[in-house]
Amino acid sequence: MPVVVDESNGMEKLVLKSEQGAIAEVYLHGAHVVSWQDATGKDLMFTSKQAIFKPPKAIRGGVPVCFPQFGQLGPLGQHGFARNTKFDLLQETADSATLVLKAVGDEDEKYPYPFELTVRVQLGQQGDAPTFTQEVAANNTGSEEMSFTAALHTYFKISAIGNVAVSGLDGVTYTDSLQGGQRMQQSGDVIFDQEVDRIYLAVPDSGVQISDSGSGAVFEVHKAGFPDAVVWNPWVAKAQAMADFGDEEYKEMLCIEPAVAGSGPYKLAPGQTWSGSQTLVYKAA
Ligand SMILES: O=P(O)(O)OC[C@H]1O[C@H](O)[C@H](O)[C@@H](O)[C@@H]1O
Repeated sequence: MPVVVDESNGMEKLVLKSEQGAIAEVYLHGAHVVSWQDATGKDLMFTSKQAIFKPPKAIRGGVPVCFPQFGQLGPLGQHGFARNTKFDLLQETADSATLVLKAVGDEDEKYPYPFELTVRVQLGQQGDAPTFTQEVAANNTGSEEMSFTAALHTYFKISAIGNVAVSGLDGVTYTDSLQGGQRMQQSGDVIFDQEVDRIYLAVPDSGVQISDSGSGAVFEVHKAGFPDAVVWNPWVAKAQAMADFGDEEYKEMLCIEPAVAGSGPYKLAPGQTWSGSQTLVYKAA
């Protein structure tokens, strides 16, 4: 399907549709996926009702691509500049799209390294379950070594924050961003009864899942290339502090973000490419 202009905000996007009827919307700005819906039209990703669709601002929800920096792990602005930059469309089919950011090195004075960042989104199906796959590849097109951290900052839509548990992280070491990066060890499932902002280190590529007892649904998170996974819910005070996020919206979302974070930064020699991916599987009740 061709690039269309979203009439509500004037921004260019692609609407992907799987054979089974699942839909994803991908903006050229940031190669930012803003929605993923199953064939019944149910939202599987969260995007804030107060999201601001005005470049260069990043969109609050979906999957911001954090590159070449995750969070504050470096000198750049929060989460790097890819999410604030328009990508070009390389290729598309009905159910997939590939976008590229060809950075020349003058995008941010703190990151004078040319690179190409490719983001591919593919809708699929596993039995009855819709799947969402996102692959990123970063190629160092310059003549100096570059280092980076990164994340696919995925916002999941859930029935209610008190209904969800994240399994598959039992025993995994994490750094707690709310405790100055203190190292801790996860015991059992992650549940949410306060703000959570953690970088889980060396997370297994499969086995992490969100179980939602309100809907009976399960999201499986599979990843490759990204060693870490960030888990985030802003809770009350941070929700109130964010202009592009409703005060109550922390109740209907959580983020699990495959990342090169605490295990990074990664270094790329001239000409070298790194790639990472995530596949999300939505199993309805
Ligand atoms: O508000 P943003 O820049 O989009 O960041 C939103 C959140 O992203 C990540 O999950 C970080 O770990 C959090 O510390 C941060 O608050």
